[in-house]
Amino acid sequence: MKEFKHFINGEYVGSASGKTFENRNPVDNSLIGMVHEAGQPEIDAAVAAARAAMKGPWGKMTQTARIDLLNRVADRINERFEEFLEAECKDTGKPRKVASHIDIPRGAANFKAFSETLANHPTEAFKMDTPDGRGALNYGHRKPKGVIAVVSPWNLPLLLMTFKVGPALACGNTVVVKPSEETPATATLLGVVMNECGVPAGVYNVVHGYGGDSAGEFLTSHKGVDAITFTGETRTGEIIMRAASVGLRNISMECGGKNPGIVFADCDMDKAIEGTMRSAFVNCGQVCLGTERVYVERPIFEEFVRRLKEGAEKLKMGRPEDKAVDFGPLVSQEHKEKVLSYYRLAVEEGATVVTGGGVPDMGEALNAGAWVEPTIWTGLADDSRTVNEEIFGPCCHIRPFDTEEEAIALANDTDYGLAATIWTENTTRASRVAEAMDVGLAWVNSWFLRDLRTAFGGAKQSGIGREGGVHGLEFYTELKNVCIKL
Ligand SMILES: NC(=O)c1ccc[n+]([C@@H]2O[C@H](COP(=O)([O-])OP(=O)(O)OC[C@H]3O[C@@H](n4cnc5c(N)ncnc54)[C@H](O)[C@@H]3O)[C@@H](O)[C@H]2O)c1
Ligand SMILES: O=C/C=C/C=C(\O)C(=O)O
Repeated sequence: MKEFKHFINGEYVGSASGKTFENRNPVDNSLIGMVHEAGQPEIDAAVAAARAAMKGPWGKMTQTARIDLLNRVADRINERFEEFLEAECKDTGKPRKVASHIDIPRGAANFKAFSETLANHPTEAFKMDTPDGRGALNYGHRKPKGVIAVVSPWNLPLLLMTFKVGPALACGNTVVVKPSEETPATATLLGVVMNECGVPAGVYNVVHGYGGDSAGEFLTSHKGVDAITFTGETRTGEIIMRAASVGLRNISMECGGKNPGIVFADCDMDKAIEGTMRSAFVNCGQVCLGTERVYVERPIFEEFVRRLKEGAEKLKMGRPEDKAVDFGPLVSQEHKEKVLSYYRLAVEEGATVVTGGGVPDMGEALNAGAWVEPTIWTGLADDSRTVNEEIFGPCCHIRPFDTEEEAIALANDTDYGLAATIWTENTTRASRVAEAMDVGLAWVNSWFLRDLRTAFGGAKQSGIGREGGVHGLEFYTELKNVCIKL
């Protein structure tokens, strides 16, 4: 039986308590292995190792040497591509086609991109006048913050975890990662890569377990943690902020969304359908940036609904290794229950089910898996729960609109503010609408097109702070001003 152990101070260790939990493959509900659940002793050990590593060779390493090391980590992930791919697909059930294009390459790129950005980022400097006429020179000096707790979700496990670990390490910090209990594998495997590349012990640590009253809570409330970066649900973010308030520790929050897509009549329909197909259904709809509310200008409403329905009905479901498959199961039985509860709620709230709405018959071998149908609704009221709450499944509601102002108002009428897509061939309108959106990320005629030099994060209840590019520097470093009297 496969065991997923913690990775602490460069070694794989089990829990002192002997406590473990199951890791199941959502494709067919088969058992992948047992995961060790960290208690306070393992969190103490991981945080102590991370603190000690700041004082060891890692803390003394030049930026150039550190960046060389992280580039090696990126290369080694690519050399072990097949293993990472297999591990990610087993944990999540996602098609290999998806993980081999998105998750694993980005997992590697996250180590390269941030090292490069950091190496080329200038330091601020201000020369000031003084009464004696000689002046003074101020310059900014960035120091690593220390031990960073990284709490990550299950939907893009390696990608989202390394999006934080990459810049954290590039800036010279050490990390303790708490991956989602649903997806422990790739974070664990990354420990092997760290050792192979010669990353000093204690720089990268992984502790497994659940959130409340388990590894997540023990880690985020640990006094030895200097800052916490979190990706996950908004409600969990609130709990972690409370934990972080003790000791006034900094936080970075990437949380949920209920993202709108606005499709204007002057769009390129093929592009809009292709993009919305991906933004609503890729990764079985489990992407924080995904579109769950689509607003379509009335003259093209019927055509858009018909074509998206056709697209959804053509999606090929099946095992990850099947090359023709582009649609996998949800991550877990628990999440399947949540998504199905919204499928039922939508009907209770009066939706017209355009397609889907249930559980597909996948055959005897797969029916125990976490499968649901891609689903499209129309006809729901703007204040219905289905239109306002994040479902995080392969589903969207499509509603017609008549004017640009109406579309903007509808799109912004939400507590969330992560991402929006805008489909139009009129670039003046595109920029006007994009600027009016209350979101952190607005995509025009595209979706999830990522340049790692850009700011990433959400407005309103979708998050606090920005990561990506140089923006993460504010979180991952302590900026000190040095003033030299000349
Ligand atoms: N904005 C973004 O960049 C982004 C990216 C991906 C996912 N998400 C969001 O993530 C959610 C899906 O992921 P999820 O279900 O894993 O989220 P989640 O909030 O349930 O869990 C995320 C992580 O937090 C941990 N956790 C849970 N309770 C905790 C507690 N009390 N203390 C400390 N840690 C705790 C979990 O164990 C897990 O590792 C969706 O809401 C989605 O929108 C956001
Ligand atoms: O599910 C959310 C996807 C987030 C993507 C990123 O954080 C990224 O592309 O850096």
